[in-house]
Amino acid sequence: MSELDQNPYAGHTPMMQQYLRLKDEVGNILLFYRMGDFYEMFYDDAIITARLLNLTLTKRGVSNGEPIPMAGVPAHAMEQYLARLVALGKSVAIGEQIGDPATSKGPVERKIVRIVSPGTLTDENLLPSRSDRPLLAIYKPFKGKNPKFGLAWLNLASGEFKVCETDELNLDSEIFRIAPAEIITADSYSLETTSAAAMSKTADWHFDLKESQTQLAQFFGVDSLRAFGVEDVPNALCAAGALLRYVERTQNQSLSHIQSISQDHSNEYVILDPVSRKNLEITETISGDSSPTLFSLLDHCKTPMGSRLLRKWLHHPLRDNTQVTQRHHYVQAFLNPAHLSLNAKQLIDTVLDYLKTYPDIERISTRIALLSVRPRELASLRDALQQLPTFAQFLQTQLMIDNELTQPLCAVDNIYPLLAATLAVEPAVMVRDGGVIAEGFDSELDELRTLAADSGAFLIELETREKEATGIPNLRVEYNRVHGFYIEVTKTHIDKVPAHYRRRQTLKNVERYITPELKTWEDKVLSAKDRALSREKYLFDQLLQSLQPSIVALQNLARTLAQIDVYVSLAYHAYTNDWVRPTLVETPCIEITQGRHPVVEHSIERFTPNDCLMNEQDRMLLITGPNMGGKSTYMRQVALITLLARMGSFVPAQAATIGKIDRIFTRIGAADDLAGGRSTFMMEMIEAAAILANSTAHSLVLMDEIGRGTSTYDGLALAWAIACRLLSHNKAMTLFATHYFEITRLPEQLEGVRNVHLAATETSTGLAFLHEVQEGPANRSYGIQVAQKAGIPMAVIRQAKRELERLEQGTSISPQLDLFAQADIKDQEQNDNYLELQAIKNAINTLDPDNMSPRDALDALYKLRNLFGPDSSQTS
Ligand SMILES: Nc1ncnc2c1ncn2[C@@H]1O[C@H](COP(=O)(O)OP(=O)(O)OP(=O)(O)O)[C@@H](O)[C@H]1O
Repeated sequence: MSELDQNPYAGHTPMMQQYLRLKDEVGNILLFYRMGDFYEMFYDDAIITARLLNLTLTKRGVSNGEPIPMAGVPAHAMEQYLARLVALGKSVAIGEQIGDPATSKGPVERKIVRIVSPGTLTDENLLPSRSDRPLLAIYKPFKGKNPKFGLAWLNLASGEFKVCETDELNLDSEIFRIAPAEIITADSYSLETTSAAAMSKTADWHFDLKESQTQLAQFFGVDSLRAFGVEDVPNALCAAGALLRYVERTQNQSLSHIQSISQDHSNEYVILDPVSRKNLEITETISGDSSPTLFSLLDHCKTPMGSRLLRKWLHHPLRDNTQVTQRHHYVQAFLNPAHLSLNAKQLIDTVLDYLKTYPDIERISTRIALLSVRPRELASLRDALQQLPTFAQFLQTQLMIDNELTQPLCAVDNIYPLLAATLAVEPAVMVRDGGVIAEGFDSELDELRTLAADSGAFLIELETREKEATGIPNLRVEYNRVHGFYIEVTKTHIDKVPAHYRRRQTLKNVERYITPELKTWEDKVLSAKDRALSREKYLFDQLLQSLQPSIVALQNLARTLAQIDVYVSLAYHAYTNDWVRPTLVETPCIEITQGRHPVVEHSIERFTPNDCLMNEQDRMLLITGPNMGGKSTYMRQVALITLLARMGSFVPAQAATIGKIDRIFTRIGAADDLAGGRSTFMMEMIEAAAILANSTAHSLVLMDEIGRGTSTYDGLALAWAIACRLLSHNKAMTLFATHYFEITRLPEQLEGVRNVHLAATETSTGLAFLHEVQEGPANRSYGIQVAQKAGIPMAVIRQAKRELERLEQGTSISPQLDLFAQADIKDQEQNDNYLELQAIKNAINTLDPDNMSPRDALDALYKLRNLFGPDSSQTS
């Protein structure tokens, strides 16, 4: 066997061999390889990271005659580089030095201590505070009895672990609902999704059901998973097993804050497909900004956990009335104080003031479980817990609600005394800096600290003594971290320095010395300091251990505070913007009196409120009106009010009754999917097909100008047929905006559909939009007037008006010369054929064969041939 067969890295330096071995271990994940004060990257990793982080690309040594590319980041600033890489969707493995350089032969031993990936972040500095970054695993089943996709997702920063199963049709909707930062799939499966999450791969066998069940049971320390209620979703368990394996492999740390796994029943939620989530601008505007959105509008939360919960609720409106009613009830409680001593505003302000003082207890409890919490975070937890009983008492007396909401606030009263006794009032940021444990907590630590602190008095005494002995008036005894204790003498007095002074350091104007007496003192003090630090570290670790049994109580506390934060935030918004509590009913219905668009009402001076009435009888509103008349705003506002009501919020209206809703579909101005190779029209039809396939009597459907992407006749025909289907088959509650006036005739033929229009009038100064929804169809489209307002040149407007008049009088316009000309010519031909047929019929009907001579009959036949025969165009 050749040397190469035995050692694939032969030919490289021992250090590069070690590097390559670690690199093989982590595969295509970037490797940060610790070398002294730097993390270095080599080969392609160096080239990629240098490009992404704008680092200098250098070279180190050679491999196969080629220089090895290298790039590095300083170890102390590593977090910020990691954060940037992870934000770009990259995963990074940290190869740490674990051996002792002093005793190592060859390169110091190094090990992968952790892999940081977009979905497995827990560090405070790497995580966005107001949004979650879940990790999702997706299992695609092979053919079998259960063709459903298995999904499992974990929010490592909070410990929430969920599973569900879904069919292929709804897979992308589910991915967007979960909004993962990273998705794991099996090597052999290539997932098709429009999600921007980072993609990671893992071995196929990690998704094996038996392996997964064992893995999960072992992790939770149970014999069977029955207690978690997840046994009937085997495909989801396959995903959960693979996910857990991935997390355990990459994290290398305790995961004790993951306490359970539960099933997320997607039919609990109002389903929103990815397009609708985008169209409704829930947490992101269509152009990708974070504001103005429904979330940015409503987020008055004072804690990051509150903001995260609000974001989640907005993306998970509920179908069940009982749960939503409960949420409305809690929001209402903040608007109706139990006592007259406080009005609603004062109650809300007081609660917001309390909440302001709470840190991110959810993430702090996770970091306690991961043993990575910092002393300052524990101090902020302690301070928050100190005033928790007062807060709980305040809520219990001021809110007219049962104690169920506030109960978890009282379940953590054993933690405060522990933290108060152990932690210093203002501890250092890091344990290694010392000053973390309170005085009086541990006598051994106190003794060591006294010894170290006494040095102050000793040094003053020594300084005075040495000044006298040497006659040097400006002699100073000092200390610094690098050089320890020293006696400093300016160069002007060097000749007076006694012989037993040993030189320690020379600076420009001073010399620094040490004496045997000072050295002995230094050894004693420094060792006391070192021992005090290690004692502090030990005591801090002990504290973390004592907190472990309280993790669940802390998680419940965090959840409760987050809920209170969301309720009071919603109450605040309702109070300041005059929103009302919606009434919920079981039947399909959306009845809104004087509704407003929650976001637009803030961006314009005077918003015109509008009603909307849809129920089992009145299922469809055909909306017509000029461009810019307010059709889209009206439709979106109905959808947003419905969504707000179903997520537990009050709504911008005078009154609203909202029934059970299973889905909200919005087909509003689809964009091209150029990457997916689909045109606007194709996208429009794909979305319409999904609506026709999935909407029910409990669905809200928004259809904005369906059919406009193709020729007039095709578009009109499709729009007409789609509207009919929605009315009579799906029976969905539909807002159908259209510019095809022909469709306004639909109510003459079918029941359950009404015409409304957005009113506009022509004034002496031009067109004025009233933004008012009125009964009946619009009588004009005002397209030319809108174009004029937009600044189209007057000459063009005049020509357009002439063409319009000609069209309205039935005179044919010059042939269309656009892309759709072909389609329209075809339509024209069909129309011509129809007219010709009618003319033939009429001509034949005028003949009376019983009273015709053979000669007359022959003449008539020739006439018909001349008129309609194959070469009639030439002969007639
Ligand atoms: N109810 C309202 N009250 C006041 N202003 C409104 C109202 N509704 C809409 N507007 C204003 O009118 C503008 C146009 O509204 P919108 O985009 O909804 O019109 P549209 O009829 O859908 O137009 P198009 O058919 O061209 O898409 C909005 O930007 C908004 O400023």
